[in-house]
Amino acid sequence: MIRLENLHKTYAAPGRISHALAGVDLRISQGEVFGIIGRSGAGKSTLIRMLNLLERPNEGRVWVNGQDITQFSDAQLRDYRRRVGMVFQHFNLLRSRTVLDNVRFPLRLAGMPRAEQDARANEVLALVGLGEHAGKYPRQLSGGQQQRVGIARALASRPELLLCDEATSALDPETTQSILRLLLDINQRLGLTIVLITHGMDVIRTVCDRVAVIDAGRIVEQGSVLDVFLHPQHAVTQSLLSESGMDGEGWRDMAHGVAGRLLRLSFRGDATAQPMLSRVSRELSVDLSILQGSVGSIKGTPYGQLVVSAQGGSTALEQMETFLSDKGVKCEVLRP
Ligand SMILES: Nc1ncnc2c1ncn2[C@@H]1O[C@H](COP(=O)(O)OP(=O)(O)OP(=O)(O)O)[C@@H](O)[C@H]1O
Repeated sequence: MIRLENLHKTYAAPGRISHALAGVDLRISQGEVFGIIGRSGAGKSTLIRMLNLLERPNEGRVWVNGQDITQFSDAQLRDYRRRVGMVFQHFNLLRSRTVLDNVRFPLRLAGMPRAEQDARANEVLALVGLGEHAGKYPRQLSGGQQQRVGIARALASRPELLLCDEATSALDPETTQSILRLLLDINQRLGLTIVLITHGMDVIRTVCDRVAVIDAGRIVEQGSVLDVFLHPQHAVTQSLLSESGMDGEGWRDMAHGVAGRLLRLSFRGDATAQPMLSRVSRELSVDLSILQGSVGSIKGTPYGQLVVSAQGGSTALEQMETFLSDKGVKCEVLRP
């Protein structure tokens, strides 16, 4: 649905030129939740703003449904932007207007008749759980409720694409979770494609299907969230995971004092709930000790990753790896 091709963007600041994007290629499929994560200054905001051309690339193309939107006329671009909703970190609500007026705003700009504006605004307010609050002003609402208004406003014109620019960064953890659940619900119910940028791996883990990691204006890693979380390749991804308590390398400190073959076992889906290690230990007489482990769920799919030391005869160890691989467990030998 969306294809970004060799995007470059430079900004001239006094005394230096900043390469905010240095050759970005990405594909985003219809109906998926796609996350872009990176550190401050990595180029996330610049990148997401390329999707509605709030920023224009110096070089490269932005293909949406087979059309290069960088070549659109002003009228085509206006029409396209109506089909793209955007949600902002600080909500960007009009403080002197009621919730209903805020949500009606894009519909009014689009020239929709008043009665239809009201009906549609009330419909999306009900969708985000704010049906009772239409007559209030933003200051009478909590941060989470204000962001729901921001989401309702973005959805009012029935967009095909929703862009979320750090939509939960200003919210506390509990409110963040409720907004993320709302985004997931919208994605599933409306089949809307969502692209979000964030600093937080937890946000990616909760809602995204696929993720791209950006660093210094370049995509350094991308893939399904499960693959990137379980097998991060790039140092930036590894450190972002480690900072969010998902450090895949903690076993190294313990490895010196432990004998045996060191294996990293990655489980996903049904395999996570099977008592496979106890079977291996019992039936093959392999002694296992766990040096590191994490279990959790990524967008509803359970996963687990364990680093174990396995001690036993070499045939038993080979049989164990074959047994686990047959059951869908990925086995990586960290130390033979
Ligand atoms: N309007 C601008 N003028 C000059 N430099 C800019 C401008 N916008 C962005 N930059 C620079 O481009 C680089 C990427 O910025 P961008 O805002 O896209 O990063 P980011 O990953 O979104 O960061 P943050 O998480 O802090 O918002 C930075 O070095 C930034 O200073």
